[in-house]
Amino acid sequence: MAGASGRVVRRWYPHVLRSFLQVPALQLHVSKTAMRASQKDFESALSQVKLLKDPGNEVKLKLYALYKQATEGPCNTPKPGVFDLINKAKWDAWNALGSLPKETARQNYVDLVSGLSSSSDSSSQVKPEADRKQRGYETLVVTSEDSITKIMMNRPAKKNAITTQMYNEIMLALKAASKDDSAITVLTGNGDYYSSGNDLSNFTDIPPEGIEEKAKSSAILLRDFVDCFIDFPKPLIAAVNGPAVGISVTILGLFDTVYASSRATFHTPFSHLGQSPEGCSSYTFPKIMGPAKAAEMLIFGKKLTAAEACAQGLVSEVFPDSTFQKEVWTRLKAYSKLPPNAMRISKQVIRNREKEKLHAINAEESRVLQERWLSDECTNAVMNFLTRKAKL
Ligand SMILES: CCCCC/C=C/CC(=O)SCCNC(=O)CCNC(=O)[C@H](O)C(C)(C)COP(=O)(O)OP(=O)(O)OC[C@H]1O[C@@H](n2cnc3c(N)ncnc32)[C@H](O)[C@@H]1OP(=O)(O)O
Repeated sequence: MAGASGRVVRRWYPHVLRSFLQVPALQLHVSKTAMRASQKDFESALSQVKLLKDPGNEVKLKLYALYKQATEGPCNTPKPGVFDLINKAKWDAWNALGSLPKETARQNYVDLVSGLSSSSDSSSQVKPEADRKQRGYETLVVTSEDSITKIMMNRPAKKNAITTQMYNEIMLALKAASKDDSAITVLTGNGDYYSSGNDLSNFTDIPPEGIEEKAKSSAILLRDFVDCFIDFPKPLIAAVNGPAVGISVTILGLFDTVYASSRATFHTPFSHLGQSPEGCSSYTFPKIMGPAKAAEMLIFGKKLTAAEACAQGLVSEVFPDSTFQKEVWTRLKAYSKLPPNAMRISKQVIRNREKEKLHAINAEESRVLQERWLSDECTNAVMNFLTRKAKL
């Protein structure tokens, strides 16, 4: 126990001290402006600091040290014991200021508070939509705010059916989100649907090389798409705002958390379409809900309500449709403040055990589908959907 506490102190403290000494405003020399902060400026900074958002422990330590130096001069109290972590960190921060003159400490305190005030003003300001929205996507709206990257499928008139372009853009957005400074990533849909799954008109775009080539390139795209979800390194949350069909349902088994509106439904009509399961659902669904329930969905196309999907473990929690957005985003904002590295590592520990298996399953499902897409059953089902309005 004692050894463990000692290790924490040794590993944590040098980091605080290093960053403390690296802040230009705190370097141990008298700057040109150092003598200028009056007692009035200092008092005003002391009042201002109470209005700031919590600046975090490192900055609080810097403020504490400068305050003590400015008001009492060099550190003059006995060093706290090694296990008195908080008082020792405070003492160390103050002691590190050495013989820095009181006036310089006062100036540095004023400078630090003034810097914090301006950055807190700009971060609390509501940024215009155009600034938050990432450019370059035609089928998605991607925004990053409050440590959350939100990827919203944006073809509401087509029930967010996933075109080839949308598959590619989702992969791009996930790759960018895996490297950005957000803590969590959320996939959701714009409009009344979450997504109606694969855009069935994807199958009509046949290249000159023929239908076999189309099936082959589609299988490669499907495999790459699902791989991105298997490998995504941060917590990935689905906010299922409405009905979900096909591949938008199957990949939910690869998310870390799934929130659903009470209006959402979950439907995988693969047999009706002459197709077979993808998104690793042939493995994740039986594991999540048991083989009998999974077969009803994946073989017989049984549609689940949000409450049923929650009872079967596919959905983490259902929210009333009228408060869905408010409740989900409040929850997600709270989660996004958790330590990001700890969340990422917890996800790795959970996912790594199965990663290889999931990739193998994805490859196999894509291979089987490549064949299904060439079958009469599939061709007829897709043609029926695409010509249904012409028949009315
Ligand atoms: C690279 C390839 C990878 C392949 C991976 C394989 C994935 C498998 C799957 O995802 S299978 C699931 C496929 N999806 C479906 O079968 C759903 C088909 N759509 C519907 O059944 C209905 O449209 C509905 C139930 C989703 C909604 O019905 P509703 O009557 O409310 O609305 P409309 O039908 O009028 O739809 C509005 C317009 O949107 C078009 N649309 C909707 N979904 C799709 C779709 N999946 N593909 C193509 N187009 C879709 C619909 O045609 C309407 O368009 P219009 O206004 O121009 O007529």
